Amino acid sequence: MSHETNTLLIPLHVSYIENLGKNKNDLIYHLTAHLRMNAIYWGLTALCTMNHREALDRDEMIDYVMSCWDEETGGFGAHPDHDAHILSTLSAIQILVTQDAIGRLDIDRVVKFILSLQQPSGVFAGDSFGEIDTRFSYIAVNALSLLGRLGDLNVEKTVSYIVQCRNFDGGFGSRIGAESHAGQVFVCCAALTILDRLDEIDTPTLSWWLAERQLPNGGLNGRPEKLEDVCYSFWVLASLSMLKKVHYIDSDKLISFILSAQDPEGGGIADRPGDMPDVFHTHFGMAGLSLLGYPGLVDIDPVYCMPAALIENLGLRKGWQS
Ligand SMILES: COc1ccc(S(=O)(=O)N2Cc3cc(C#N)ccc3N(Cc3cncn3C)C[C@H]2Cc2ccccc2)cc1
Ligand SMILES: [Zn+2]
Repeated sequence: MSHETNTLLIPLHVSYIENLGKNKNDLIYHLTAHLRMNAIYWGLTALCTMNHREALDRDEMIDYVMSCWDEETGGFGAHPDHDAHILSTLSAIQILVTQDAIGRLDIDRVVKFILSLQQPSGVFAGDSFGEIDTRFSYIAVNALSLLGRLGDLNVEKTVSYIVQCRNFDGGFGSRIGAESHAGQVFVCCAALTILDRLDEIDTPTLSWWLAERQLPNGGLNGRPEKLEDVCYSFWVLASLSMLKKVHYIDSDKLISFILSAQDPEGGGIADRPGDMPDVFHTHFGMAGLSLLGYPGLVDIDPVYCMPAALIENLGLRKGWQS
């Protein structure tokens, strides 16, 4: 049965996420093993945004997360016996915090793993193979902050690398000299926000660059001349929210764009209308709608991309967040 896509089809999206982990025999399930931990965080957070956290079994989820802990390094892999990576370590922490199960963690060992990835330049690597990216700096700051261990971080070194990535357009790239991209703008703004260093940002120039991401069809792209994509709704909106400039874009047109990317048959949200939905775009589309104040959705914190009430309870929402 197909539905109109001018409203959010919440029951359909809840069942889409519930069914994700069920069909274990098809190929896609095994091809995405390297994403499993992230996908659980994306699915769980999308359900929380729709106020249906109970749709996935809590104990089974916590047991899976802990089965991916790598005793040797102290980090989490995306799948049991996979190498620890900072991306899956943050997702694991976010899942445990969301499920109020942070007590299952050996916090000292996890903190040691995260800090071991900081490079002499100040940037973080994703794992022991050494790929660096400002995304990993944000992930380290976010994770340490959720664990209440920001005091263990060399803040000056972390901030100095991010500031060296600032471009003439006010945006940020994945490393020094890389071009500005909405995903990297988000991670650098969010890291600087958590570290209370928003003064390092050229707000007028960056706010203009972010507003320029909106296209005539209402969708947002990640860089000039690129196509609109639902996931940029969150990266751009969350950045504008931290800079207190959400009014720079047309919210109604963006809401319509995200709603038009829903799959009215099987549920889920795609990167743009007519494409295959996936859990990544379902999560970031839902989070974008939450930031836009879509009725009936739970507030998502723009910095941590987790339920705002949860971040508030951890004392991590500073006064400057609306
Ligand atoms: C479908 O080809 C891909 C390509 C890459 C990846 S990925 O490297 O693992 N990854 C996560 C991701 C997950 C899904 C889902 N389910 C879908 C896409 C997608 N992308 C790709 C994408 C999204 N918008 C446009 N593009 C091209 C982002 C990427 C990087 C990323 C990882 C974690 C957090 C944020 C961003 C996965 C699938
Ligand atoms: Zn996308």
